[in-house]
Amino acid sequence: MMKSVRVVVVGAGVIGFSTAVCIVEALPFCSVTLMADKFSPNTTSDGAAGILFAAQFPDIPLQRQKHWFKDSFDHLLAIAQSQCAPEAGVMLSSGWQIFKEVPAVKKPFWSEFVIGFRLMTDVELKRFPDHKFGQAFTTLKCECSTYLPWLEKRFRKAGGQVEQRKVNNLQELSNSFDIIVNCSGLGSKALVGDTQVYPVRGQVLKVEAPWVQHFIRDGDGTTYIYPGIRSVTIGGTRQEGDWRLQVDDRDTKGILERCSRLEPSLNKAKILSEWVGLRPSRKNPRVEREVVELQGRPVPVVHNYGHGGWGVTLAWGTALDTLGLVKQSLHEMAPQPKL
Ligand SMILES: Cc1cc2nc3c(=O)[nH]c(=O)nc-3n(C[C@H](O)[C@H](O)[C@H](O)COP(=O)(O)OP(=O)(O)OC[C@H]3O[C@@H](n4cnc5c(N)ncnc54)[C@H](O)[C@@H]3O)c2cc1C
Ligand SMILES: O=C([O-])CC(=O)C(=O)O
Repeated sequence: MMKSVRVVVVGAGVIGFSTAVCIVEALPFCSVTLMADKFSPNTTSDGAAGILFAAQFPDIPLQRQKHWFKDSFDHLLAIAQSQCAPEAGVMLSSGWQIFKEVPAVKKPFWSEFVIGFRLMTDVELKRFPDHKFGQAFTTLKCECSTYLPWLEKRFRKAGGQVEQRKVNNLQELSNSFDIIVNCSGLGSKALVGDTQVYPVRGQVLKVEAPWVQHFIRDGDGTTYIYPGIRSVTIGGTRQEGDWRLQVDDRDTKGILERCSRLEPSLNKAKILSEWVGLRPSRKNPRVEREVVELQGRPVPVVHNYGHGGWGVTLAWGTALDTLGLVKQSLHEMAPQPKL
């Protein structure tokens, strides 16, 4: 069959690949190209802890955020429970989120989608003497350095094409493509001139501690311990507006101190690696469609970026929304019957 509509997805992080897979699998009459300057293992997504839970964005309807979370959770849960789990890098993960003060919202909006959400008992909290309140639940961990190559294989198998290239502006794409999908994360600052997107620097370490089997996260977001398939990710930092990609030894020291306070046995763990990533942050993620005049012709541009610290969590859900926006564009491009 002739592939008549040419779609380009810019970005090879978890948002770009999730979106590209959703489009290529749902719209076989489109030719889909994924284009990016950096691929796994060199994207921000590659170093993310990849745990699924989220903060609430201020201006996106709660119902939409619930959909994003649930669609992503159900998609990754099906993978975690299938034979593909090890090659996709997705696993179930149980543990605790603990708080020094009782939070205003005791049950976050996603509590109905994770497995077995409950408040911790006093006996469980005894282990964390600085903390007064906690939530226990089972969620998922999606390790992007494994998941991205797996998604790329799935994308190519469905007929998708991949090109390594830096896109300097959208005009460059308008002769070769009919629809542009922008999943360029922090790159959107330069690519589409979005002044609302900014970096929040995060440093994490990977340590060898196979005896640590449960995640522990301080609800203030400063400190976390996430056991993974081959190592435990411990963190973190949240430095707004900080573009430094180098490892900072003071951050390493702080992470080790804070994490060892929550899990003293980590003092004995061997450090395997240190990593810094810049979260593509925005007050609200931008998942929307516009029509832009490029080289004298209107071109549909669908945006999906700005997920901050929750891109792995929301990737599949926002990718499905983006697919819906691409379908709307196709509908508008179709020749209208003459009356
Ligand atoms: C320390 C840390 C821990 C984290 N932990 C978690 C977690 O536990 N759970 C969670 O949900 N999230 C977590 N995150 C957040 C998560 O990493 C991000 O939300 C997610 O990776 C964003 O994905 P992305 O695809 O938008 O961006 P990226 O992974 O940065 O990908 C952007 C892509 O766009 C391409 N690109 C950009 N500009 C251009 C251009 N002009 N031309 C061509 N290509 C371009 C890049 O090359 C790249 O391929 C964490 C982040 C950090 C830093
Ligand atoms: O906050 C967390 O638990 C992990 C995360 O998403 C991040 O560091 O961005």
